[in-house]
Amino acid sequence: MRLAAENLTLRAGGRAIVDGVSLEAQPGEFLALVGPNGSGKTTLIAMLAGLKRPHGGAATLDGRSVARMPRRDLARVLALVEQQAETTERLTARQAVELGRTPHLGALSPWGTRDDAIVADALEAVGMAPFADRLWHSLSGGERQRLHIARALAQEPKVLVLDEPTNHLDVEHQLGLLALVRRRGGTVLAALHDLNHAAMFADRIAVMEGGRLAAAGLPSDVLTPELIGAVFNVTAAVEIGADGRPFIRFAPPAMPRCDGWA
Ligand SMILES: Nc1ncnc2c1ncn2[C@@H]1O[C@H](COP(=O)(O)OP(=O)(O)OP(=O)(O)O)[C@@H](O)[C@H]1O
Repeated sequence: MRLAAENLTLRAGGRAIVDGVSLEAQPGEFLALVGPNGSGKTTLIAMLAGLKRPHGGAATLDGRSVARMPRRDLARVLALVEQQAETTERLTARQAVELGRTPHLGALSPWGTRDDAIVADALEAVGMAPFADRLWHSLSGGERQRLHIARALAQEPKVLVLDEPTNHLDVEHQLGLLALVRRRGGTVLAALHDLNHAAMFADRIAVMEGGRLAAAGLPSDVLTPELIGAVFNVTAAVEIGADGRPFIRFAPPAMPRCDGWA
């Protein structure tokens, strides 16, 4: 499915925090959303996933307004993994993942063996099968994050929207998760802070700056030293690998001298 922002605007605190943004993730495309803190990524994602209503423009799924879709219809096709999703319920890891099946259940489609299999596969995919019976509150931040991803996978969405999905994860699980999401197919929109992750896994990258879209295109076209310097205020060298994807090496910022430091 095609997920699109059409001139999306959202105002808060007396200013536009997302300001006329248009972009789209084509069916099967992995679109990475990058940008400095406060540039509007989470707000844009919240509108695209139907959590926030825009003040202007529209978020659409295959041309259909996300804001006007019944929640259940939306949840059958789009799964969101939020940046800071927590639960206070006394759930086991497996029960947390089972929640992903909710939009597909009903009087005529009760829980069945297929649902069990989907949940087991999702736990396996994120390496959490051995933790299935553990209580949520006993799990580490990274383990909980992997369960959020598993819950989204169990939803069997056509569109996966991820806000900083690699937060809390060690490097093996960061790379494993992004590879899994890419391998799985379907449309993916992922806000990522690590520009090298965006460069490695995304088909295209959209760059937010001050609520606006600063650039969008192929990783090698977007992630230039000039753009990285202008938007992120850091010095970087960019090499293009044999696979045509950029690799970014950042220069440490000049450190002010501080009395007492060696
Ligand atoms: N309800 C609100 N009232 C006022 N300002 C808000 C409100 N919600 C968000 N903002 C501001 O809007 C801006 C965009 O926030 P948003 O969370 O979308 O940014 P982000 O790019 O996801 O940031 P980060 O990388 O830090 O997660 C920030 O400056 C934030 O402080």
